[in-house]
Parts: sequence; structure tokens; C-alpha cells
Amino acid sequence: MSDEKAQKAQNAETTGTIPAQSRGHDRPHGEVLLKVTGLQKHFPIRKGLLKRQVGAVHAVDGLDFEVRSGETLGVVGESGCGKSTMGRLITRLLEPTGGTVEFEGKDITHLGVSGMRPLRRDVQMIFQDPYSSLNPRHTIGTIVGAPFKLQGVQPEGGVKKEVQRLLSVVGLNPEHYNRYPHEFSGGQRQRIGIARALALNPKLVVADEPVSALDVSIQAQVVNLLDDLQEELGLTYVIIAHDLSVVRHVSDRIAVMYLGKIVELADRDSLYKAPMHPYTKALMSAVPIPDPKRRGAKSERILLKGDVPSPISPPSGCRFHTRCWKATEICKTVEPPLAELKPGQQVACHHPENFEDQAPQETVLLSAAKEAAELVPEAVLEESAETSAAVAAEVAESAETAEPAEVAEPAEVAEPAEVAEPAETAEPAEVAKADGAGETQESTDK
Ligand SMILES: Nc1ncnc2c1ncn2[C@@H]1O[C@H](COP(=O)(O)OP(=O)(O)OP(=O)(O)O)[C@@H](O)[C@H]1O
Repeated sequence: MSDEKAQKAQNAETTGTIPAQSRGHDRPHGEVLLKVTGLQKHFPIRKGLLKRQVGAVHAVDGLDFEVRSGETLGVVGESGCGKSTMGRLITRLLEPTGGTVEFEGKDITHLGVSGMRPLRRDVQMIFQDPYSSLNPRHTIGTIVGAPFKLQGVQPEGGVKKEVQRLLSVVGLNPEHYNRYPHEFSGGQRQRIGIARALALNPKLVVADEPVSALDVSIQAQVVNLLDDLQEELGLTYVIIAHDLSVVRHVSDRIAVMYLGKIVELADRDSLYKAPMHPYTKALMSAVPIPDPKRRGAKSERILLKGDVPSPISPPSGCRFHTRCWKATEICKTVEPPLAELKPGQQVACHHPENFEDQAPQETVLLSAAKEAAELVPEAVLEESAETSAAVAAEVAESAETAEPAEVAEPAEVAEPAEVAEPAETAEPAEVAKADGAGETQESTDK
């Protein structure tokens, strides 16, 4: 939990805004609550009378991450990249095909229904669509009270009283206990879904696109409600969203997913200040920044080429290479590992932004990259070239003060002209990738 959040939580406690019957979690903040290792979900594709398996949808393909107590982990990525599947795997609504899920140090990967029963209290999910996730034939009293019935829990003061308390916690009128979902607006229905998720005082709440079905004007209210509840009840969140605008304000850390993999995982500030994966940079450019100083400034939106490739046969090497403006041969052949290149910032990229090139010997852009570069504004390419030149200079400078043997390599990075080696060019038409993409764009245009 960030300092700001911790402070707000403390204030909430001292001002007594925590509802009387709610129990905060005594688990120390920052301790690992959920640990996911090599998580995989391949949905089989079957054909014919015998339903033989002919392939698989690689929806989630090897995720490693942790969620710490009290924090909010935002998960973003385009539609179809496996975010919802990941959410359903960690709440064990789906059975993984590979990897492990540990909750409070206990392996829950293959727990059966009875083994999962006690855990269902601790891990709850909020769904995207507040219209279809609430049974239209049940009153909201029945809906919010259902978890008590399912778990055989008798709250202090009775179910009705507790449900009414939960309704007021989420900002609804407790007197509306006997009303039906259709009598509520979208935002109010999502509040009902939140009240239901909170009924059993969970430790972890996974919210799958909790506001995308709502009007923009209502989205902020629901996001703020989730934020306030976290402070008051000591909740831990995994919030799934398809763009960065929703998770931006509430997340402590953000995982960026692409085609079933995490391509970048970093604390929010580092990610916003200096995104390292080109895909993160593209996602960020799609979020409008309400900064009056930048009004009228040249648009820097990065348009990605085409759709996300099929998860049935994902691209080789780095899965983003077919749409990346920096891709070279190594990106096509070798999958970059998710490595911590800066403290608290993990990235899976051979040619990261705002950091030293991880494969400086790879200088020839793929033709797909040259096409993609045409969709990236000049300003972005220039900035990219500037930052990589600055990082290269920094590396060269630190190398000068280090052992002589280490000097030679960074010097190559610092001088683009020496890197562009036409003799090494695989295809004569291909343009050598110089130090930064800015030069690349120029050469491509010629
Ligand atoms: N039950 C299933 N059987 C087969 N394929 C599935 C199943 N559920 C999801 N998929 C596929 O897995 C991939 C990932 O889907 P998922 O819903 O997790 O992505 P997402 O990032 O949450 O997208 P969206 O934001 O559109 O929900 C998609 O290609 C989807 O078609």
C-alpha cells in the first residue's frame, strides 16, 4: 500500500468512518497474499464426432506475479489478451492447465469444491456487467444476503440488518432492501455487486472491468467507492481494465498483459514516468492527459497495426513483434524473459524504452517493424531515440569509471553510426536499426 493510502486509512480509523461491524484485516500490509507461478490456461479446441483435440487457445500462457496485502494491482491489456481468464484462475473459478496459485502461502491450484469452500469467503470477484450479473428475479436483499446462506454464516444481528449495513456502506439506501435490480441504475447495480462481494469480509477482491459497462460520469464514483472501501476495510484488489485510464489512479502496481503474457510489471509511478515496453508506451499514448499546458500540442498517439494476433497460434519469440516498431530478428526468434531491469520494474523486451538496449548487436529492423513505425508519430520516435541515446550515454559514462574491459560494449551503443552495419543486413532493403527509432523512421522514409 502506498504511503498516501496508508495515511488515508489511518485517518479513516481515527475519524471512525469504518462501519461498526466491519472487520479490518490484521494481516500486515505488504505481505504476499497471492503468489502466481507459471500460471497457464489453454482452452482445448475440439473437432469431429470424436471431439478430438486439434489445438488450444493459449489464453494465459505463463504468468508470474505476486499480490501483496493492502495493495491494488491493476491488470491492463487489449481485449482477448487473457485478463478475465487470469481473474477467473486466481479466484479458482477456472482450473489452470499449468502453474500454481498460492493464497496466504497455501497451494490452492487444484483444490476441489469442498477444499475451496473456506477460501470462497476470502476471495471474491466483482463482474463487469452489473446488468447480467444480478438475478432479475431476486430482491437486492436476497442477492446481497446470498453469500451468508451459501457459506452458512449467521451475521451478528441477523442477515437483514447486515445486508442493510452493507447497502449503506456502498452508498445505497438500506430501505431499498426489497427492491429488484431493474429498479436501479447501472452505477447502483454495480454498488449492489460490490456489496455482495464484501458480504463475507474478503481479503482479496478481483474486479473484472468493474466500470467499463457504466457511463463515464458514473465510472469515477464507483472507482472512488472501491478506493474508499479499500482504505476502510483493508482490502487487497486486483483490478482488471482494458486501458490505463481506470487503473491509473487506484493502482499501486500495474501489470500490462499481451496475448496471455505479462510484458511489463511495475509500480505505478515508474510505469507512468518511464514505460519500458513499447506496448505499454502504446497503451499509455491512448489515454488522453487532461493537461491544459499540453492543449494544442501535437498528438502523440501511437496507432498499433492490426488486431491482437490469434491466441491459438501466437507469434514466435516476443509475441508483440508483429506490431512493434522496434522489432529485430531476435524478437522473432527468442522470447524475452520478464526481467527486473530497474528496481520495481520488470519488463520482457529486447529493445526496451528508457533503458539500455538488451540486444544492441541486433540492428536490423524487421519489415513488420518498419510498417509499424509508420504508425508511430515522429515526436514519439524522436523521444524514443533521445531517451535511448541518453541511457546509452549514461551507460558509457558509468562504464568509463568502471573496468576497462566493460568500456568497449557501451561505446558501441552510444555511437549509432557504427552500429548500422550494412554488411550484416539480412535483406538489402531492410534498414539498419540505429541507436533509436527516430533514426529508423528517417531512414525508412527515404
Ligand atoms: N471458455 C473458453 N473457451 C475457449 N476460449 C476461451 C474461453 N474463455 C476465453 N477464451 C479465449 O481466451 C482468450 C482470452 O480471453 P479473455 O476473456 O480472458 O480475454 P480478456 O483480455 O479478458 O478480453 P475481454 O476484455 O474482451 O474480456 C480469448 O481469445 C478468448 O476467446
